[in-house]
Parts: sequence; C-alpha cells; structure tokens
Amino acid sequence: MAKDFTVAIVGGGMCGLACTVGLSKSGIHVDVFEAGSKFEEVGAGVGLGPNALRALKGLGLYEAVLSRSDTPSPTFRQFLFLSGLGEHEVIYDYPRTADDLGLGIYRPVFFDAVVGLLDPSTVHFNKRCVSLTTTETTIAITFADGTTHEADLVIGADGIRSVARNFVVVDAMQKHVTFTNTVAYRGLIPLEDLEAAGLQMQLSTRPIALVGLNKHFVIYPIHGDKRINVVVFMSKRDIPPQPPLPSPWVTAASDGELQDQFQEWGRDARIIVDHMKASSKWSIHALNPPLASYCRGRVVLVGDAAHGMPPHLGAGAGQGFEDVFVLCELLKNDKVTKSNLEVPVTRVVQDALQAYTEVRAPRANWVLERTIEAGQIYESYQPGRETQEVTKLSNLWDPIWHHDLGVDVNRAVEMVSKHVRVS
Ligand SMILES: Cc1cc2nc3c(=O)[nH]c(=O)nc-3n(C[C@H](O)[C@H](O)[C@H](O)COP(=O)(O)OP(=O)(O)OC[C@H]3O[C@@H](n4cnc5c(N)ncnc54)[C@H](O)[C@@H]3O)c2cc1C
Repeated sequence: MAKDFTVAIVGGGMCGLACTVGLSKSGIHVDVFEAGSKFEEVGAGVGLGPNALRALKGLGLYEAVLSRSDTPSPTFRQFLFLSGLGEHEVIYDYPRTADDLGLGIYRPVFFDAVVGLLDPSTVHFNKRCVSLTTTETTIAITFADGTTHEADLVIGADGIRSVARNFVVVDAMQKHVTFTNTVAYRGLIPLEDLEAAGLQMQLSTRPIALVGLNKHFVIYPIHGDKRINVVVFMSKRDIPPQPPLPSPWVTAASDGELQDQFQEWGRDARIIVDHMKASSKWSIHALNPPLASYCRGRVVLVGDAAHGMPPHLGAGAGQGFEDVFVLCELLKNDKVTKSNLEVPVTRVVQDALQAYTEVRAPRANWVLERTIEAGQIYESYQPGRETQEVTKLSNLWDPIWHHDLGVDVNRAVEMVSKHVRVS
C-alpha cells in the first residue's frame, strides 16, 4: 500500500542509495538529492560482513549486489594478521566459522547494482544541500543553486561532512568531528605485476592485514581476482585526536612518499608499496565523541553522517546499511502514516525517529569506538612482545557480525506502537 508522506534524502552515496531503494520498495515517495553531477564511488574495494549482507537482504538489494560480485556466493572474510616486518610470520589467524561469510566488492560495481534498482525520476543531481529549516508543515531543504524542496521527513545521508547534521546537532563539525591522526593510501595493483616482482604471500578472497608499529596495510584481491585492493595506514599515535583538517581530505599521493616509510618492512610489504602508483591519500576523520542522538524533529541521520568511523574493522558501510534497514522497517510500518504525521510534528514521527535513534545509536557508536581501538591494536604490534594484543580482536568482530537486527526492528516498532494515536 502506498504511503501518504514524502521523504527527501540528502546524499546519494552507498547509504543514501540503499535507503532510496528500500523506501521505494515500501511504497514511500522518496527523492534523493546528490551534490555531484552523477553517482560516483571511489575506485576501490569495500568489505561487507555478514551483518551488512543481512541488512542488504532486508532491503531487497542482496541479490543484485551478489549477482555482480566476484564470487557466486559469500566467502570467509575474517582477517589473517601477519607481521609487516621480517618474514611476515602469522600473528593471528582468525578462527574459521561457517557464519563469517561476507563479500569484498569493487565499489563502482556495488553502485551499478543499486542504481539498476532505482527509479531515475527519484534522483536529482547537482543539488548540494546548504541548510534545512522547519516550515509550518514540512522540512525545507535549501540547495546551493538557490532552489528549495519540501518533504515530510528528511534523511541526512551526506557523509562525514554532513550538512544535515547541523540541523540535528548545532556546531557538530567542531564538537564531534576529529582528525584521527591516521592517513590512508588507497590503490589497486594488478596481481600479475606483484607476481612478476616475486610476491611470495598467498592471496585469497580473505583480507590480509600486515601490522607494525604505527602502520598497517589491508590487502585483498578484487575484480575477478585480477587486482589487489590495498589500503596502507600510517598514524601518529602519541598525540590526541585533532580538530578537523582543512579541505581537501582526499588528495593524490605523490610518488615515493609512501615507499620511503617502509624501508624497514619485510620483502612482500615493500613489493606492495613499490607498486602503489597513482594512489589517493585520505585523512581519516571520525565522529569522536559520537553523537548522542541521530535525529531532531523530522530530520534523521544515517551512515557516516550519523557515525563516521575509521575503517579498521571494515564496518562503516555495514553500520550504515543497518541504519537504513531499521529506518525503512519503521517507516513502512502501518502505524506510520500521514494522518499520524500532522503538524506540529506529531508524536508518531518523532517517536519513529526517536525509536530509530534509541536502537541504532548505542550499537553504531559502540562499533565506532571499537574501530578506533582496533587501529590502536594493529599499530602497537612490535615483534618480540610477549602478549600480542591482536588476539583481543575476536572480542571486537563477533558482536558486529553476529548481531540480530530483527530484535532491533521489533524493539523499535514496539516503541512506536506504544504512542500511536488511535484515530
Ligand atoms: C579507506 C577506507 C576504507 C573503507 N573500507 C570499508 C569497508 O571495507 N567496509 C565498510 O563497511 N566500510 C568501509 N569504509 C567506510 C565506508 O566507505 C563508509 O562508511 C561509507 O562510504 C559511508 O557511506 P555514506 O553513504 O554514509 O556516505 P558517503 O559515501 O560519504 O556518501 C555521501 C554522499 O553525499 C553526497 N553529499 C555530501 N554532502 C552533500 C550535500 N551537502 N548535499 C547533497 N549531497 C551531499 C556526497 O557527494 C556523497 O555522494 C571505508 C572507508 C575508508 C575511508
């Protein structure tokens, strides 16, 4: 049954698009406003754990994504941790379980799969949101081109530099966004080039993390196993998190700047960094301290806008898909209708968004904090230390991957039901 309220989504990244498809499938009128002139994803890989895949299933996106991925079914995705130095000995081999299956996918391929499910009339490009304001009956979005759009609800999916977040939390950029003192270099290397250079490490679809003091890499094959997705992290760990850096946060890396930093590392590590050509350099920011709430009035945040986190547990997009799944389940619930969305903002919509934030914020913020901890664990590794903290990682991943989203949805729906006005 078609719903009688309208939703506008600010930002057409992975989470904004997943949300657009999820809401459209539920008969909700949705428009997505993207600042760019087309949908664009960075040419790199993304790892999706079992929780992310369950959320995508719930949103009706899983089959399309799987059909374009490199493998016909999910594969074991737990990290193998190797020392970055010396002979790259095994530090921690995550135990294999039948449940730990995920996907590594080339981001543009993921995008193609999702865009293929969109109704093109819902998509509006060159629409950079500059502010949100409450009108008597709606939320109005003002764009940089001077135009406006009104909707009953606005979902901010505009990433870590979110403008929608300014409506939810005043001065959020200064109070919450910090530079983590980590930079990440991202590149894709043809496998044949590494083999020709004598790489000895055995690669599989499973990610390998090479760890060392204040540095680590994550590598896995992608795109028909022909290219290796590499992310090299370097951190300053003796200073506290800093205020957000000036723009741009992503730049082109200059030749040689990475190679000079890995002279002491093992042979395979040096082969990999030597082949990192035309890589991009990302200043990793995080919402730390995390936001206490992901909503205010009729505006709600999902994905990095709500909980931008470092990528050390490969969990950011997965948490965003969980947000989107819970939010879509709530908004498609029969109790949430326009008659219950009257002006001034009625309890039911506030309750729906409040229920969303009460269920999602504790979990996603917990994951955010664990990603910071994981980076510290990887980059404190030094050979010869008696206790390898890396073994603590099993306590970090399991609750992320094996969480029951159905319980969250039921809890949130129950919270809304308690307050629904009977007409
Ligand atoms: C090096 C690295 C590796 C990562 N690896 C993983 C991984 O393996 N697994 C994982 O789950 N996550 C990973 N992540 C995190 C993941 O990339 C993010 O969590 C995810 O991309 C967030 O999606 P999003 O849609 O919320 O935001 P974004 O991807 O940032 O999309 C935001 C969109 O909004 C648009 N926009 C911005 N401002 C405005 C505005 N004012 N008006 C309109 N539109 C606007 C942007 O153009 C963009 O299209 C990684 C991140 C990094 C940096």
